[in-house]
Amino acid sequence: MEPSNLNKEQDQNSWALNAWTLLSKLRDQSPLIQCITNFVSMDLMANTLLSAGASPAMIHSIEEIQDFTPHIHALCINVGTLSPAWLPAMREASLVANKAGKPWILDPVAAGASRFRLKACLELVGLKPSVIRGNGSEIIALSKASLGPTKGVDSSHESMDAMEAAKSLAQSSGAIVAVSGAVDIITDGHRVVGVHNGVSMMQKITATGCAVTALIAAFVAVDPLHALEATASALSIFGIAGEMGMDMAKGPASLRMHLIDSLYNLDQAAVSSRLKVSSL
Ligand SMILES: Nc1ncnc2c1ncn2[C@@H]1O[C@H](COP(=O)(O)OP(=O)(O)O)[C@@H](O)[C@H]1O
Ligand SMILES: Cc1ncsc1CCOP(=O)(O)O
Ligand SMILES: [Mg+2]
Repeated sequence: MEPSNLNKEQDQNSWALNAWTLLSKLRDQSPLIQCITNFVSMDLMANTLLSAGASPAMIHSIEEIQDFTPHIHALCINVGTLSPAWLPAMREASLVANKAGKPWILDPVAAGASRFRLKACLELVGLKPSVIRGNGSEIIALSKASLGPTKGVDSSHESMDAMEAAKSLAQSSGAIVAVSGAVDIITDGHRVVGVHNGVSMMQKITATGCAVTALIAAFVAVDPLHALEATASALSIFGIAGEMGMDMAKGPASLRMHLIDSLYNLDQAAVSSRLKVSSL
């Protein structure tokens, strides 16, 4: 084997071992993940976290944050069905999480769709999330701080179109930035990693993006000091569950069910043989 191919294979093996180790830790530790999320995603997000081994809590009332948030292991904030009444709770939860040293992850759903949403997302970015995960259009809108072409919550860009935007957002915010798509891109502003797992049918199930953001929160909860690796691992594990689910599915509804079952049943052999991560 060529030395460069040998290096690639060794890299692949070490990514697979790391992803498996983190999933095993997650299953052992069952981190408590607070989710302040949109109404559409609550069910799939909670079930994704449970099938991975984490413990979800959809607690979003501002009155509960001071008592509850200090006890979580990570927080996921998602602006999918944002209204002015929810924003103070998002702010408060991120501040309490930061104060308690708990990582929090932002999903800037449809960031470029309205001035209200964009302003809210930019304010949340300023409150120092550990990771920001969006689709191509969302990351471009956030990076340029401008409204952009987006089909509402769906992307009108390929993830690769958002590579420079992702790097620049990571540098300006200090967060790890992940762009989902056919290739998931993960960057700290300098290093860029690509995850090549998943199936396109995942886009036909609402809230798969939201669900993988919550899964990233769970992975970062068990390895907060390596947020880039934890984020890439979560995206590859979710993608592998999608691939395995697709082998049994007849369409989006059965893929949703089989994806959750595959995530629950995932073993080391499947992770080792299917995981595809590369440096970009
Ligand atoms: N064309 C594709 N091929 C493989 N996986 C995909 C594709 N598009 C999206 N995914 C996967 O589907 C999940 C949701 O991503 P995406 O649809 O980009 O998010 P959002 O729902 O926020 O727009 C991610 O895990 C991503 O990797
Ligand atoms: C359809 C819809 N409308 C507002 S939030 C939402 C769910 C978006 O989920 P995702 O970003 O994972 O596609
Ligand atoms: Mg989304």
